[in-house]
Order: sequence, then structure tokens, then C-alpha cells
Amino acid sequence: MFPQRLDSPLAYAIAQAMLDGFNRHYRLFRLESQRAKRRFETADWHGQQRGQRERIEFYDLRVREAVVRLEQEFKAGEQPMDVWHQVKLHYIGLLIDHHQPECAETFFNSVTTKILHRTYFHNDFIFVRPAVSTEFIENDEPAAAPTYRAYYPSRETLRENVVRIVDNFQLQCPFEDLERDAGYIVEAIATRLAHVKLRANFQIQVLSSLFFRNKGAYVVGKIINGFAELPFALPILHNRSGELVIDACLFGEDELQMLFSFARAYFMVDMEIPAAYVQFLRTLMPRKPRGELYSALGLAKQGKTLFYRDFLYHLKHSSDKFRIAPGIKGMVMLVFDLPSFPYVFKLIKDYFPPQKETSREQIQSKYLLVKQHDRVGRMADTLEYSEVAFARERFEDELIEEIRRFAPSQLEISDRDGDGHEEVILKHLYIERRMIPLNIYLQEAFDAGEHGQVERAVTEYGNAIKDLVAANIFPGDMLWKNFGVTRNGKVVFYDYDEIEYLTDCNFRQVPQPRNEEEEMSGEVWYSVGPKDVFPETFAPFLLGHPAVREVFMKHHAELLDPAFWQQHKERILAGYVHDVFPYERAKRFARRPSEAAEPAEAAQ
Ligand SMILES: Nc1ncnc2c1ncn2[C@@H]1O[C@H](COP(=O)(O)OP(=O)(O)OP(=O)(O)O)[C@@H](O)[C@H]1O
Repeated sequence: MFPQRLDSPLAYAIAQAMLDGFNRHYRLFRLESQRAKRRFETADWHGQQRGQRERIEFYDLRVREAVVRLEQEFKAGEQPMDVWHQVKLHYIGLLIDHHQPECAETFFNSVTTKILHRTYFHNDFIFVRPAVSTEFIENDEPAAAPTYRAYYPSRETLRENVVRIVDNFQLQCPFEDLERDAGYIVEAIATRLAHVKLRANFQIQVLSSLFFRNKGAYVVGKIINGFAELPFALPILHNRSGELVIDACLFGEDELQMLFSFARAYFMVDMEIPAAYVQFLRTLMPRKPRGELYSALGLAKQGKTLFYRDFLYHLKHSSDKFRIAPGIKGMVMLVFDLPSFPYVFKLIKDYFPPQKETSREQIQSKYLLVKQHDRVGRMADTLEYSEVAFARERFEDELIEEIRRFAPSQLEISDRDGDGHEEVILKHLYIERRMIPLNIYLQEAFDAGEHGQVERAVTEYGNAIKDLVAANIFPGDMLWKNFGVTRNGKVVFYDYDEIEYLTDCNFRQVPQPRNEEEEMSGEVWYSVGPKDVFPETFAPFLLGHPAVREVFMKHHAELLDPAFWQQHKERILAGYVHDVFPYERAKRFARRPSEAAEPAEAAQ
């Protein structure tokens, strides 16, 4: 049914209006990302957080605007399918020299799927697969910045080149001592290149926009020598007197993966050609899916599109079945996974036990809170999907029964497309990275007699809670089973239904009993407000095992003290924004005299 001619002026007008909608979106998205530089320079941390949060909303707003315009101006929903067929082809034509064609295709899908019936959600009408290549796109405008810059130092000129790399970003804020910091970096590089012969192609390539997030700005690049490439990132921070310092030099895939983790907030980056950034970043982190890189750059919808394509591709090339996720079942979430695929799928149940005073709307609002909040490396990002269809034969019967029992409103089993194949259609679903639930991880460590592993996990667990505290998050339910362990051994929280802002909670000491009756009472005899929290009462739930208790009390006893929580709450209320370090504390160039008196960091 390929049209021989593009003869519908209406189709062209619709395609053009759609692209106008996307261009407006990308312009505003980019403007907000550009503003991050100024906010960094002026240490406007609240503004930075607000910008990060608000930018996430932009996409849906622009999609809605485009849908309204197409309906009002073109009665788009009433147009016959041969017009719609031409809309896609015209749109492809309009993207020939576009700088963000992949994102524009996704925008087309978002708008079109709101207008057309789902039977048309295939490649004739939407971009199930990309149509326009993103390779080798260049911005040929005379004043355009290249995606990355290359520097060609020798061993002797390495330091001046490092200074030049940083200077080229033209940060409008003085450095405390850039020469000194460049010296630290040269030292760090020198230890890696000590016995290495520098080859003809020795060079440093640096992405030409800084990466901004929270209180940091990051230079991202790689050192190339012969056939070897060494990724690196330089975090730039403000010192206590407002001057800039380079805080560390991160090297290698693993350290960059930590910086770009799915459990952190999205970066603000000024990019004309996002595909070129993703391509560069992929050379630094080849194992990170492209979808996650788009998300880390703030293009979360593109991340979602690519994730879904990868997922469908994986389904085609696998044969295992979806099953109930291992671990303790949730009271509000029904969680399942596909063993061969490193993600979990979460449905909100229709019924909750009485102790869970919540609702579907409330749970969704908590998940949204996490999406918009700084996740400080401690809360997993989620992708949200609606009306997802899976082949019925890929589901274990036990899982279908479980969904039927606990989330019947979310389940439809039918041959919707009329192709003779039964499908499981789930109304609303969250997808997130699979981790090893911490309770299972600890049990395995106990069973294997791995005390070091227990110690590391319990210490990490406490660190995770402290990072959340610094980010103004009270996790609500702190049981081991609500945390997971990532590939890098980081502990990350994933149970969001009881999450609260720390500043909304009331941390209290358990009152002294006034008489024997109260003392002997097995029940809570004092009155408890809805936002009251009693940290002393965490101990019995968390510290049943003596080995765990010992490690916990050694490193994190303050978590059982209401004063610890209250102090953090007060600091946040007073406007303090904590530093979040997406790297080990030991990596910091902590030799600076002016930093010596810095308070212990809340997060690393
Ligand atoms: N990202 C994940 N990776 C691996 N397993 C997970 C993940 N998320 C959830 N699970 C598994 O599913 C279970 C329930 O998930 P979750 O804690 O989100 O549900 P819940 O209903 O909110 O729990 P609760 O009853 O504590 O409120 C977990 O205990 C864990 O075993």
C-alpha cells in the first residue's frame, strides 16, 4: 500500500504542524538545559533542582499542545488512513536535514498514538522502527560548536592543555586555583600512562558541553592513545567561598557508569545533536543501553522508546516465561520478571491489606515524586507504560492467576489484533532495573559465611538511607526487602509507596511510660500523628540478626536517634542543599587547605 504520490496538501500541513510542535519542544528543552550553566555559576541550587524537575514535564505538555492543534486545525482524527500514510512519509522528508530526527520521530509517535486507533500502531503509520539515520549528523552553521573537541598534548604540555580544556567552557566564575587542580589531574593521568609509550594519535577528546546536575558540573571525555581509550570525567564544584574547584578525576567505564547511573537525576546538557552525544558516550560505556544514555541526558521519552524497542527485540530472541519475581511479595505492588531480561515489571494491586492506607492515585503520585526528585544514586528510575500487550504463551499460569487475583482491573486477555494470538494486555505498568533484593543478598552471604559481604551490604544500606536523608527523602518502609543491590554493589531503594519528604515528617522520641500499665502494654499507648516517625522503633525490625546488629551499630547507630533526623530536617528547611557525590569519597582531591574544614559529606 505504498502511495505512489504524495498528493495530499493536508497530509503535508499535518506533518509540518507536528514538526513545529517538536521543534518548539526541543527549543524549550534546550533553553532550560542551557540555563543550567548560569545557575551553576551563580550557585542557584534551588533553581537548578527546580529546573531539573520542571524540564521533565515539558514533553507531555508539548504533545498535548500538538494534539489539540492537529484536531482543531486539521480535524486530524477524522482523516482517512491514506492521508495518515502520507503524513508519515512527508514527515520523513522534513527530517532529512534535521538535527534531532530520532527524537522528532518519537514525538510523532506520541502525538499520533493519541489520535489514531491502536490498530494503526504499526510501521506504516508510526515509527515502530526509526526511518531517518542519526549517524554522522553535523551542524554546518558557521558559529556551531562541534560535538566534541580534540586536544593534542605531549607529556610536557599536558598541564596547559588541561587548563585550556577547562577554560574553553568559559565558566563565568573564578577558580580557586585551576593550575593546581590541573596539576592533580596530570598526576592522576600520569600514573595511568607511566609506562605507556605515547603514540602518534595521542589526544584528549572532550564533549563540548558541560554536564550539569545538582551542585556539580562535569567535563566528560576520553584519552586516546594508540588503540586504547580511557574515559574520564572531571567534576567541578564550588568551594565554600564560592570559587570553583575540580574535585576529582574519574576514570574508566565503571566510574562513568556510576556517574550516569539509572538511580540518579537526569543531566542538563546543551546539545544540538543528541545522537552524537549518545554515540560518544557509548564509546565510554559500551555496555550501557543507548536508551539509558538518552534518559541520563534528560531525553527520557527517547530512552523509553529505545527501551521498548530493545525489549521487543529481546522477546523475539528469547523463549523463557514471565514469572512472579523472586523475593517477598509486595503488599501494594505485584512484581514479575522475565529471567533472561534484567528488568522487573510492577503493577499496582487493586486491593491492599488494612495497614496500607493508600490508593492507586497516591501510589502513582509517589512514583512521580521519585521521577522528578533527585534520586541521588539511591532510588531506581522507573519507566511508566500503559496498555502494554504481551504474548499470552510467554506468561506462566501462576503469574496470570496472581494478576487475576490481585490486580484484575489491570488485566485483559484477548486476541485484540484478531491475528489468532492471545495477548495479555496490562493497563498500567512500571518497569525498572532488576536488582538482588537486599534480604536475599544478605541471606546468601550468611549461608556462604561471607562476613565481609554482610558488613559491606549493611554499611551500604545505612549509606543509602543517609543519602536519601540528605536529599530530603524519608523512605517510610526501611525493611531490607525494600532495597536492592546493583551490579556495582550499590544499595538502591525501590519501594516508593510510603515515601515522604523528610521536611513533612515529625521525628519523635518514644515517650516515657507514665505508669506500670503503660510500661507493660504491648500496644502503642501514646498518640501518634499521621506524619510522626519514631526512629528508635526501627531497631526490632532491622536488627534481629546479631551480625547485622553489630555492623549497623558500629556505622549507623545515629539512624535510630530522632535527633539525627530532626537535625537534617532543620538544615533542609533552612535552605541547605547537600552535596551529592556520584563517586567514592576517596577519589576527591581532598588536599586543598580551604576544604579541610568542610563538614562530613552527607552523600558520596
Ligand atoms: N527492582 C527490583 N529488582 C528486584 N526485585 C524487585 C525489584 N522491585 C521489587 N522487587 C521484588 O518485589 C517485591 C515487592 O516490591 P515492592 O517493595 O516494590 O512492593 P511493595 O508492595 O511496595 O512492598 P511493601 O509490601 O513492602 O510495601 C520486593 O520485595 C522484591 O522482592
